[in-house]
Amino acid sequence: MENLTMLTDLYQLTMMQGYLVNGCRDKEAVFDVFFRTLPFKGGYALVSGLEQVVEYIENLTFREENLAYLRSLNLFNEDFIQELRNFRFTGDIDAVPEGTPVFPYEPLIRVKGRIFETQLLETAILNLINFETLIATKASRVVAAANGGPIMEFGLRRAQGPDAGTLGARAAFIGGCQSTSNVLAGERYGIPVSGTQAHSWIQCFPSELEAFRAYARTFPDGCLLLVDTYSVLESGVPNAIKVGLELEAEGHHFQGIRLDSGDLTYLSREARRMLDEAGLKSAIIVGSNDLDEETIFAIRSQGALIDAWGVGTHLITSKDSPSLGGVYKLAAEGEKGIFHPRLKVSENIAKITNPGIKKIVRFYDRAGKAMADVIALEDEVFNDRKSLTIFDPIQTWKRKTLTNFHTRELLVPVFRGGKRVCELPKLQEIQAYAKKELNTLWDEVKRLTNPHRYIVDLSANLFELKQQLLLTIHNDIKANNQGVE
Ligand SMILES: Nc1ncnc2c1ncn2[C@@H]1O[C@H](COP(=O)(O)OP(=O)(O)OP(=O)(O)O)[C@@H](O)[C@H]1O
Ligand SMILES: O=P(O)(O)OC[C@H]1O[C@H](OP(=O)(O)OP(=O)(O)O)[C@H](O)[C@@H]1O
Ligand SMILES: O=C(O)c1cccnc1
Repeated sequence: MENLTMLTDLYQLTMMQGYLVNGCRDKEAVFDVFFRTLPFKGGYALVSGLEQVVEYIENLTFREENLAYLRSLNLFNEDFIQELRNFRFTGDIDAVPEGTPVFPYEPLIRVKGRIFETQLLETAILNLINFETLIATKASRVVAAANGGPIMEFGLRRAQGPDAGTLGARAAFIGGCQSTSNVLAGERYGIPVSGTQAHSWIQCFPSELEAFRAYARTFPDGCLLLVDTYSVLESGVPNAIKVGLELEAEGHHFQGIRLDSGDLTYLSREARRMLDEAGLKSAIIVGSNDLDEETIFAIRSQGALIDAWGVGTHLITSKDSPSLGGVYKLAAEGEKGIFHPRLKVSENIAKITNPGIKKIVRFYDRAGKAMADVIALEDEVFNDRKSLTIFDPIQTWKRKTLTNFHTRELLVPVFRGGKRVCELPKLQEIQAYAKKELNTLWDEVKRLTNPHRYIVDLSANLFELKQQLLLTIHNDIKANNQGVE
């Protein structure tokens, strides 16, 4: 991966110089990465992007040309430039593994270390995690709408730039897509690549039949013919059948056809009938054209006979929910390993942060279904045999008693003292893990529209700590304002 050290907001660097000038360079801080709202009005999000975060951190180093540029801004002093020259990340990071379903307010990544280092990381971590998590989540919805797929990801041409097309293909694969048309993503991440033809191929030959034959001659065993250039039912499918039968007569397997316009339900049913009647029962029908989870769901429920889907624009651009609002918030600060919880107050109750060094505990029932998550303080222990009453942190009268559960902590160590302490799983493993993890969620939580809200509560200790801090801040403000009109 290229060196992304300079991929940051200017204010991270000005604050870093500020920490240096004010003698608090070595103050320690804990930051949480979390989001407040689920995208797509959905019931979950699927974490993606951790591998890129790890690579970013492992490559963090300011080069001389970077330092020269920063010096040219006339903002930074030489002491600061010298600090940057020696800059390395030396802290600890815990993170939720890629492919895990997650929910609002859960710390997906926890960064602990010198404020001088941890401050810099905010922008790049959010940039990587917000985008990939969004696309992995979108892809998992598209895959679910197609009842498991297969989905060919076709989005590169419409992605918001090369990085989005390529990292998006990776995230889409984690979300369950079967392949990508993006060759760079295939080479870089080992994603299977697949494709058919463009209309230009058909248009380049004197006739559709000649175009199909030429393609079949070139790729006799990988021949998915695009049948909608002139007339799907009057020329595309009949010509594809001719070529399909010729291929089969020569001992090849005719793969099938792609429909890219019109009423995909009607056309797929008619095309299926024609293919079957011609004896090409194993030929598949691929549907494409501006698809997303809603259109796929609708087309399937109308009785379409489509075996695979090509999905581009809506998936790679996350068209109906174009950003995930992940944030990076300070949860504790301290010195020499002794930390004090901190929170950020807001008029908006949803924006008050959760203080302290926290973890996420997922509670499963005997059948392995996830029942609820509790955000707890790092040192809290939940005894698997006892029952536990949890409550909604805002509507505290909403309570639920969990019994017969087993638990799992979602955050795992990734860096200790700046050194990576975990293996990075292969992309195929992440995809398989994501599928398994999604199976632990109830269908009601995964429903595409109006899903059931998955319970994420605060532990009693964390809730208590938050109330105490809010009260202390409130009292301090009152005391400071006494006598002020
Ligand atoms: N049976 C169906 N039910 C619901 N939506 C469908 C159905 N068939 C196709 N669609 C969707 O309807 C939209 C049709 O769009 P549009 O009318 O722009 O395409 P088209 O004219 O058929 O093809 P193009 O403009 O690409 O040549 C697409 O988003 C497609 O996925
Ligand atoms: O519709 P998407 O989900 O983005 O899938 C990718 C689209 O890209 C190609 O179209 P092309 O770029 O040739 O444009 P057109 O079919 O819209 O004319 C292909 O034929 C699909 O229709
Ligand atoms: O291979 C295809 O059919 C393809 C690739 C990219 C975009 N649309 C279609």
